[in-house]
Order: sequence, then structure tokens, then C-alpha cells
Amino acid sequence: MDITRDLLPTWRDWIVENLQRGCAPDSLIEAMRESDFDAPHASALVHEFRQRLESGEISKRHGVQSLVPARTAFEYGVPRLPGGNTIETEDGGVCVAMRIARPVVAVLNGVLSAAECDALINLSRARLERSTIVDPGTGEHGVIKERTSEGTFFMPAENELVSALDRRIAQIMNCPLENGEGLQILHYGVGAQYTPHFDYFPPDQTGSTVHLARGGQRVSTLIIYLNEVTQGGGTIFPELNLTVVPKKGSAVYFEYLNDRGQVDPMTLHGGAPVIQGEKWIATKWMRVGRFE
Ligand SMILES: O=C(O)CCC(=O)C(=O)O
Ligand SMILES: [Fe+2]
Repeated sequence: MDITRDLLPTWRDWIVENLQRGCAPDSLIEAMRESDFDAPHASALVHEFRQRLESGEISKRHGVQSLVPARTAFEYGVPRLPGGNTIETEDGGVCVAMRIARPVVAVLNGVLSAAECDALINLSRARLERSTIVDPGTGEHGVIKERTSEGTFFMPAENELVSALDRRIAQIMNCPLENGEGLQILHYGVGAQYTPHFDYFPPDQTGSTVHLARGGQRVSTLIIYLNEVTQGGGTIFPELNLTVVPKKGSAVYFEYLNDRGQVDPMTLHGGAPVIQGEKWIATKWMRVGRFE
């Protein structure tokens, strides 16, 4: 029996694409397990696609020729994130606690004060809604079980605090202010998580077109922790075996679009389940052009 017969095309493409770009099969199986595949099934699927890719059979049977030619590897240029141990902003500076060069990831301390974190949480509480994701096929927003947080967006310059923070964040991320999407606040209760994903819009997928029309591809992400989580809730980077532990006012930064328009799959990341306590974050996504 063909074990791939009942698999959704989005999962099929996801497995094929990730195998082609050299992801470890175990990290795919792990991500699938977190999306409620049972382990033997996930493992069988990944190994089946691996064999089909190796034998060259996959393009004939699944019609995914566009995925089959080897992608040119992501080329790292000069990081967009400023160098140095601190990053200056108009109202102070933030400390770089840790940097990785490939992919470009950094942990930053002192991005927000404790009072600013509390103010953002208080402003958001009353307007939280269940978070959605963009369906790669249709481009529509939908609620899925892989993302169980609640959130809200602030419009640019919606209030004085948001204006000041947006300016500071743009300086840290070294991008024009107007390229930023509205600051997003997320809240995760016990058990809530966001399984590993990319923040960029998958270049090959039709659903991306509508999003790319507004400001182009995403360039970089800043996730700011607004509180401390008693247990769990770290930001995980499965390709790097890295977990960033939430610390109030600190942030994790990563960038994934180069000058050639390539996106960096090593920035796969997610929010691990909150085991005890709750988790509040503010996320900023920068676009390559003006976001309107
Ligand atoms: O919750 C986290 O730590 C990750 C959030 C995230 O990946 C996102 O909002 O895109
Ligand atoms: Fe993300």
C-alpha cells in the first residue's frame, strides 16, 4: 500500500522540500510528531520520500518538478544586524549577549524596560484573539492546532509607546521604520506552542503571492520577551539545537533574506510549549520594502 496516498499535499511538499535542502530526517520526524503524527508513521513517510528522491522517481509520481532541481545554497553576506557588543539606538542601546553567524541569530538584552513590557501586556490583554497562520497553498489566514497562542497587532503609531518602540526596534534591526509590519503581541498559556516554521513566505508556493505584494519578502524577525516563563516556552531552533529562554525585556533576532533574494532555511524556529506559567512576546517582522 502507498503510505503517502492520504497525505495532504502541503505535508508532502514540506517533507520533500526539507529533505532536498538537507534537513536531518530526525528533525522532520520530530516536527511532524509535534503536529500529531505518530512517530512510526512520520518516520515511514520521511524515509519513503527520501528513497523516492534518491531514486529520482518523485518528480514523475508527484509532479513536484519545481522542487526537484537542487536549490542553490543560501549565500551569507554581511549581516544586516549591526556589529559590536552593543547596538546604539536613539534612546540608548541594547547589549548583544550571543551571536551566531550562520544563520544570523543574536540574543539581545535590554531591548525593553520592565515597565514597557508591562505596559504592552496591559494594553493587549483586552484585545487578544486566537492566532492564525498563512496557508501556504491559498494564502488565507486560518486557525490551526500547531499554533495555539492568542494575539493582537498594534498599528504603526497607534499610541506613543508603540511609536517609540517601533523606532527603537527599526534601529536595532537596521531597517527603515516603514518596512516593519505592525508589532504583534502573543500570549501563550500552559500547553500553548508554535511548532517549527519559517517566518518568510515560501517562495515556491502560490499562497505567498498575495503576501509578497505588500512590501515584498520578510527579511528578519525580532521576538521580544515580555515576561519570564516558569518552565518551557523557549524559542527553539531545531537546525541549531538552540533554545533561547525567555527573559523579560530581552529578545532573539534572526535574519533570513539575502541580497540575491534567497531565504535561509536554517532559521527554522518555533515556540516550545509552555509547561508552567505563561508567556508573552512582542514580534516584529521586517519586509524588504515599505509595508503598507
Ligand atoms: O513563541 C516564540 O518563541 C516564537 C514565535 C514565532 O516564531 C513567531 O511569532 O513567528
Ligand atoms: Fe516565527
